[in-house]
Amino acid sequence: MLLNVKNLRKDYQRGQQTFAAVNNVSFSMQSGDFNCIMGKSGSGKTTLLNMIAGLLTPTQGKVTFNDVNLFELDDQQVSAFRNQHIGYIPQGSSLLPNLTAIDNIRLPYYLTKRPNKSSFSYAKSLLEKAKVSYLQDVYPANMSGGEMRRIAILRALICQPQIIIADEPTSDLDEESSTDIMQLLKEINQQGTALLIVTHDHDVANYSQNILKMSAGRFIE
Ligand SMILES: Nc1ncnc2c1ncn2[C@@H]1O[C@H](COP(=O)(O)OP(=O)(O)OP(=O)(O)O)[C@@H](O)[C@H]1O
Repeated sequence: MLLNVKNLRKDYQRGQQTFAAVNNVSFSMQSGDFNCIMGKSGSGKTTLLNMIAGLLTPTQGKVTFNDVNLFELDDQQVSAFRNQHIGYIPQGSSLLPNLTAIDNIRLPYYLTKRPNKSSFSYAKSLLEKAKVSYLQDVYPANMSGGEMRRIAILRALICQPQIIIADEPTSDLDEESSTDIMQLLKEINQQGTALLIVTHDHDVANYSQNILKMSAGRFIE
């Protein structure tokens, strides 16, 4: 099993009350699966995604990738594991403003040691694949919202992860840019990379094989 999420829970404090932002969530994914998570604002989607990506420690439960339990690793090991196996695309703009598109894409490659390999030609081929070679030496300030999202997707791909996890990859984009982004993600999925996407958009969700609906921290039917 590529990803196994078991009885995952995250408690937060609001005033004197403790509440479960994510409450006993379980599901699994195989390589090549494409799942989408939908739900109202505040239903716990980002909290769930951040735990799955190893960015947030759960109050209870387990996340395993290929039988490696993320929360048995120390911080440094989790970062290295995420960098190698998980392509994470956070909400909003996440590019570094002082790096060009190609250097933004290559950045994760340098965060873990990879001797005897060059990322430049692979990053160039990703730009070509996404039909945005013209952005190679452009800084984020001079890109449109849709272009920045495409570069963030390519950055998530540079380490050839088995799964891409994306939090609202099409939010704030017009219909045409959303379609471009989803076409790119669909191609990535067809080449065998699993996708787990949070979205509010039914058109985006329709690209997936399986829609998981979330309400008040739980998956509902
Ligand atoms: N660090 C925190 N401390 C306390 N409460 C939090 C914290 N982070 C999130 N919450 C609360 O947890 C709940 C779930 O938040 P989360 O961001 O996961 O929702 P979401 O479904 O992703 O929402 P949206 O669609 O608006 O992004 C919300 O009620 C939120 O206020």
